[in-house]
Amino acid sequence: MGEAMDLNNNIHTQNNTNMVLVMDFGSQYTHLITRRIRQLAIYSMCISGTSPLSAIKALNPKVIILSGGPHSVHLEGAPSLPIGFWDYVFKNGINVLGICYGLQLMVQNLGGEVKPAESQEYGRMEICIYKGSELYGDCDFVRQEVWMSHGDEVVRLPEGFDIVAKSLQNAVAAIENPAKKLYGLQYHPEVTHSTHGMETLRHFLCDVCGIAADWKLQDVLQEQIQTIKGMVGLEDHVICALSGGVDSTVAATLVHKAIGSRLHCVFVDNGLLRYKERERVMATFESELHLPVTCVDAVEQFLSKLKGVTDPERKRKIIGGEFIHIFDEFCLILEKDLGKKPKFLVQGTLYPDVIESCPPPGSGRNHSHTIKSHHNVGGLPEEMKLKLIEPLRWLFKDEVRKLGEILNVPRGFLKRHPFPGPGLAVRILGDVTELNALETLRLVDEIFINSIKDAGLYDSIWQAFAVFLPVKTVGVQGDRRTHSHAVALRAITSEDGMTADWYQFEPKFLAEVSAKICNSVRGVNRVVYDITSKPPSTVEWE
Ligand SMILES: Nc1ncnc2c1ncn2[C@@H]1O[C@H](COP(=O)(O)OP(=O)(O)OP(=O)(O)O)[C@@H](O)[C@H]1O
Ligand SMILES: O=c1[nH]c(=O)c2[nH+]cn([C@@H]3O[C@H](COP(=O)(O)O)[C@@H](O)[C@H]3O)c2[nH]1
Ligand SMILES: NC(=O)CC[C@H](N)C(=O)O
Ligand SMILES: [Mg+2]
Repeated sequence: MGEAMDLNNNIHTQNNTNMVLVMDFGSQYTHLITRRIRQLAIYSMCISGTSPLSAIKALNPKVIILSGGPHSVHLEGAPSLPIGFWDYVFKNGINVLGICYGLQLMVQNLGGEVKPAESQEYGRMEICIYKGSELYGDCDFVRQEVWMSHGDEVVRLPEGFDIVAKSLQNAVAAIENPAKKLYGLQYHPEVTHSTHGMETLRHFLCDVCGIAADWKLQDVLQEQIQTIKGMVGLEDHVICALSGGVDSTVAATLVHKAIGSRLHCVFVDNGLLRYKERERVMATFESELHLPVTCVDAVEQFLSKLKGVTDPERKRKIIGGEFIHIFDEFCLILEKDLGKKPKFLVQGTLYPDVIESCPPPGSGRNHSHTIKSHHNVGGLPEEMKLKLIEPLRWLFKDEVRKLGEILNVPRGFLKRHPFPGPGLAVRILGDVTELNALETLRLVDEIFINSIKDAGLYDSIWQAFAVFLPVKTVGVQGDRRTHSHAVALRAITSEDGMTADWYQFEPKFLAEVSAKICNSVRGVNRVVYDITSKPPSTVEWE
């Protein structure tokens, strides 16, 4: 994988003349910028802020947005734009909007000055906008509530720039140089706490930059089918890692449209699946999806590698590596039948998987922290024989669900709660192979999910599951003292898995589930409910 591969896989083509390119300097909100722009029906994608100029030119953007980031432009080692960036921008009349770090970088690059602020601005702030600016147009809201997150501030503007908004603390909040098509916001218009943020982005992109808001998800479908046809030779075969989850089901259906019977799907039973999942998934694939799928039993292979491993990142890397081994072995088997080894692997990787994982080159996340290595991205081994096809790599879950509807993927698949590839391994804290942990967790999880379904709540919850804790607590059951395991239940609401809130069940529901679990699952005498949002927690416990 590398820059070239990523660019092949993006959902944009050169003829998308309305492209908004977000250059990422490591802000936790960068993904939200692209997301908000797409919500405005404008196509946007993101690459690393320090990508070479050739990568930017290849994408031919009409607008470039420079994201925020944790660094300070006045300190050594702060990430910067590639050489020749500003010449390229001016020569091609590209509009540039800097957000937070992006604004500060623009100011510093063009001859202004940025310094540590005397009083920093974090969280909800009020700004006052000046009438008559291009950036805000005829906006009626002179005072706006915005979300700030900065410790540096602009103390001197480059030539040709004007201040067009200030915070109530008198710090620069927005600047512009319309003659050069340069604009900057010190706050984050992309977060919902900036009450007029979407309006400002829409006005900037449509009215100031003249972009037509006509991008549709349908475009992704056609573009991806063309891209895949271009990548895969007429005689080439492709395998698809199919989990039965939303993402790989949509990815497989899309690739099947492009290359038909040269696609071979493989479902891996890694021993980390939920109660009766293998049987259920294989049955629905056959009856509803009509895609040929081979099931590989790799239970022993995975569990023996995971024995005694307790570190979450180690578990993820082992699982990522083992998946690839299985796929390589599957290719060898196919080679015997086809006379030819498959060259490509389709995965249902989504944008959030990329954002949170160890950043691969060109992913646009070179300046952020690794939160956890999703098995299908950061958990992949460095040397891979198969080339990746990831048609959903730049999409969020809700966009994938919509794409699935366009592709007529049965509703049952699209409505499923996400289930991570490392499965129960990241829901059993500590050693996965510890006596009965997997079996216990399967039973607890099944009771919880069935209760949610029976209560008619499944579709209002984004994801729900149980966690096995390596903690024993004292209980009293049938007048006897017990010293058994505690389990945790988690249910969340979310739009895209990037941020989440815990789901507020009625106490009666929780009481009933808790009783059912303790009464029917041996070895469990305590149930706790997770009431943490993301952030500060993540969805999974590991
Ligand atoms: N058991 C499995 N067998 C084969 N491939 C798998 C398996 N589990 C995960 N994968 C691969 O890893 C990718 C990422 O997993 P992930 O759980 O994010 O997506 P998904 O399972 O397709 O969808 P969902 O998020 O709804 O669970 C999948 O799209 C699929 O390509
Ligand atoms: O396929 C996957 N491989 C992984 O390694 C992985 N880790 C987390 N997840 C899923 O991603 C979403 C966000 O989860 P976190 O807040 O725990 O990162 C949630 O939906 C998680 O279930 C994964 N999916
Ligand atoms: N959120 C940001 O982009 C912050 C930029 C810079 N690190 C500052 O503190 O001012
Ligand atoms: Mg899954």
